[in-house]
Amino acid sequence: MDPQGKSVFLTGGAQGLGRGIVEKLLSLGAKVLFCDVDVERGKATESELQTQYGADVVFFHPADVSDDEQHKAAFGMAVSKFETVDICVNNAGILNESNWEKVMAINAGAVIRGSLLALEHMRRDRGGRGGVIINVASIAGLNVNPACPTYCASKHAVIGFTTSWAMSPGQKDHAVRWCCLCPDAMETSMLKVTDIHYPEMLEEYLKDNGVMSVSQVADAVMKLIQDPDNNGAILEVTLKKGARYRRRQVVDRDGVNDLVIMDTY
Ligand SMILES: NC(=O)C1=CN([C@@H]2O[C@H](COP(=O)(O)OP(=O)(O)OC[C@H]3O[C@@H](n4cnc5c(N)ncnc54)[C@H](O)[C@@H]3O)[C@@H](O)[C@H]2O)C=CC1
Ligand SMILES: CCCCCC(=O)/C=C/C=C\C=C\C=C\[C@@H](O)[C@@H](O)CCCC(=O)O
Repeated sequence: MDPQGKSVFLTGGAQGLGRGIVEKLLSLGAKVLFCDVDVERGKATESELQTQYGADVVFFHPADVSDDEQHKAAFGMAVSKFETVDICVNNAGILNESNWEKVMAINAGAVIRGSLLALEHMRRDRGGRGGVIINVASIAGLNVNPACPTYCASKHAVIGFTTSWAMSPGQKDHAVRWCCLCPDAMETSMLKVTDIHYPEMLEEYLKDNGVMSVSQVADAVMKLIQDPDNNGAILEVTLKKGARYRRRQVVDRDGVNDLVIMDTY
C-alpha cells in the first residue's frame, strides 16, 4: 500500500520508534493520528510535526491503551478526523519485569484490542475499505531471554495473535493484511530501563549485537506497509542482517515428532 493520501492510527507516537514511524509516514504523504499516555511529550511532538508537515496532517490524542475506553476513544477520534483508517500501527510497549500485569496489558492486551478495533473498521466484508495492521513485537518474540521473561512472553503473544489472524480463512474477504515487526535493540528511551533481571545479560547482548537507529527500523516499517503480498509477514530487523522476512517452518524429522524452526526467505 502506498502511504500517500492514506490515514493512519498509531499508538505510542510521542517518542521513540512510534515517532520515527509517524515522521516517515508524514514524509510519504500520509495523515496520522497518534495517541500516547505521555500527554506533555505527545503535545510537544504534535506541535513540532505540525510545524514541519502541516497542521491538518498530524494529530495527537492522549490515551492510555491499557484502558479499554481510552483506547477505543482514540481510535474513534482517528475515524472521525479522517473518516477512515487504512493503516493501524500498534506500537506502544513497555519493558518492566517488576509489573508483569502492566506489561501484558500494554504489550499484548492493547495490541489485541487495537487489532480487533482496526479489523472491525477496515474489513471489506462489512463495508470497510480493507487495510494493513502492523503489530510491533520484537526480536524477543522470536527468541528467549532470561533478563526479561515477561517482555518475551508479551512479544511471543503478539506474533502468535497476528500470524493466526493472517491465516484466517476469511482474510481474503476482510482484505486486511496482518504484519509483525521484530526489531532488535534500538536507540530509544527503552534502553534506559533498569527493571529487568540480570541487567548484565542484556548489556552483554547489546554489546554483541549493537543498537540500531530508529530511522533504520522505521524504514523497514515502510517496506512492510508497501509490500502488497506479505500478509502474515514477520519482519526481523537487526544491525547485522538488516530487514528480512522470517517464517515458522514445521519439519517432519522422523515421521513422529515435528520440529518447528525459524526460516528466512
Ligand atoms: N527500543 C528497543 O530496543 C525495542 C523496542 N521494541 C518495541 O518498540 C515499541 C516502541 O518502543 P520504543 O520506541 O523503544 O520505546 P519508547 O519508550 O521510546 O516509546 C514508547 C512510547 O509508548 C508510550 N506508551 C507506553 N505505554 C503506553 C500506554 N499504556 N498507552 C499509550 N502509550 C504508551 C510511551 O509513553 C512512549 O511514548 C515497543 O512495543 C517496544 O517493545 C522492539 C524491539 C526493540
Ligand atoms: C531480548 C533482547 C532484545 C530485546 C530488544 C527489545 O525488544 C528491547 C530492548 C530494550 C531495552 C534493553 C535495555 C537493556 C538495558 C541494560 O543494559 C541496562 O542494564 C542498562 C542500564 C542503563 C542505565 O543505567 O542508564
